Amino acid sequence: MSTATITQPSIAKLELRTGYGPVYRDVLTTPPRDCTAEEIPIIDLAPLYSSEFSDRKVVAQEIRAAAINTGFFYVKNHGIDDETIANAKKQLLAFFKQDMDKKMLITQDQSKYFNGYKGPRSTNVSPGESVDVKESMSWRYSPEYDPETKDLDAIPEEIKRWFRAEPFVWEGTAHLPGFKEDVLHYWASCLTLSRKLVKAFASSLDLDENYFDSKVTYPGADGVFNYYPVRTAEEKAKESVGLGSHTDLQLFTLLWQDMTGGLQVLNKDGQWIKATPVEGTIVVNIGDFMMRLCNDIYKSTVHRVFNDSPAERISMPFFFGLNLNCVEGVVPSCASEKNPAKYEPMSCGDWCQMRFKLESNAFEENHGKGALAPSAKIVAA
Ligand SMILES: O=C(O)CCC(=O)C(=O)O
Ligand SMILES: [Fe+2]
Repeated sequence: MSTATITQPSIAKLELRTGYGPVYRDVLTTPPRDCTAEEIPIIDLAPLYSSEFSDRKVVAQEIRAAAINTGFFYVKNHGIDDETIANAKKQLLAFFKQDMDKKMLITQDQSKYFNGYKGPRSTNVSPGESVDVKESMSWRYSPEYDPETKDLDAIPEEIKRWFRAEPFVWEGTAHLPGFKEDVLHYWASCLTLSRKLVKAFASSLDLDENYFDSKVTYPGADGVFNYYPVRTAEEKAKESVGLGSHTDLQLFTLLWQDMTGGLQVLNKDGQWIKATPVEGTIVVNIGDFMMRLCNDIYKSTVHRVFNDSPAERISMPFFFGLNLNCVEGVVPSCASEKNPAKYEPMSCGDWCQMRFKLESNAFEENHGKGALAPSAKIVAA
């Protein structure tokens, strides 16, 4: 009989913070590999613009399969034109290439709600990993810039109290020609696409296509520009992350990334796979609130960024969720007697706040004030 031993892949534990406290995942320590077309498919959104329900349903079915499988997919023919993206990208670079004192005009230190600029190496999304090498600039939903807003004065108080936009972001960038216009044009395009996509998500869950429409009139719709500088020799040696492991919070994220590469996704087997950039596409991934709404059928998938290329990297995520005052539990099509709802109804705003609070407590204990995003840490090798 052969005495050869079979080597088992070694596994690390990843601790993820959620609104309810930590959860754990097993992660293979084998190096990240390229994703397959099944793991992160490219979905053509053109049929979403068809007047035929059957055409739109095809997209919904593709979304369902991808959302159940890895929780990540690319979309093409998404309706955001090249010029809109190119202008946003140009403004992103104009902002980050400024001297630090100009960027600090909109430092997040002056924000109550995570608006503004965060410098490089100033956050640590995943305490078990390195600090995040990236710098970022964020702005949050404002009805003033939403193409669907009809009458600002008619917005009910219970909705207004959840608005989190802060005008200093635009005041402190007013010296950059066209910045506000180009950035908000891109943001508004993401908003329009998200409202289209949320219908497909509803349909994918066998709900009426319009199920979420009245719940996204004043939605969570947060824009972020990320800039990943080239890592220092020391950071390379320590395998520092651009952005540590985390899940996103809301319904779904639209993520435009440049062609540099670096986004990694944790697949069902606990293997890190590379979400290689595909020209002309936007990455879509499921957030925690969506996973909750569909009783865990769809996956809010852990991801991170390693920019190990010799070039800088940029990305423009857009986080989309329900109106922050909207109380929503597991949707009717995802719960039954056999499969009861695992979660109680909760407003999207409270949900986000629960997580921010848990995270900021932990971050304050571990690192002092600083990081804000969802987080994860490796607890055992
Ligand atoms: O830069 C990327 O590709 C990912 C960004 C991301 O995951 C985030 O900002 O939540
Ligand atoms: Fe993310």
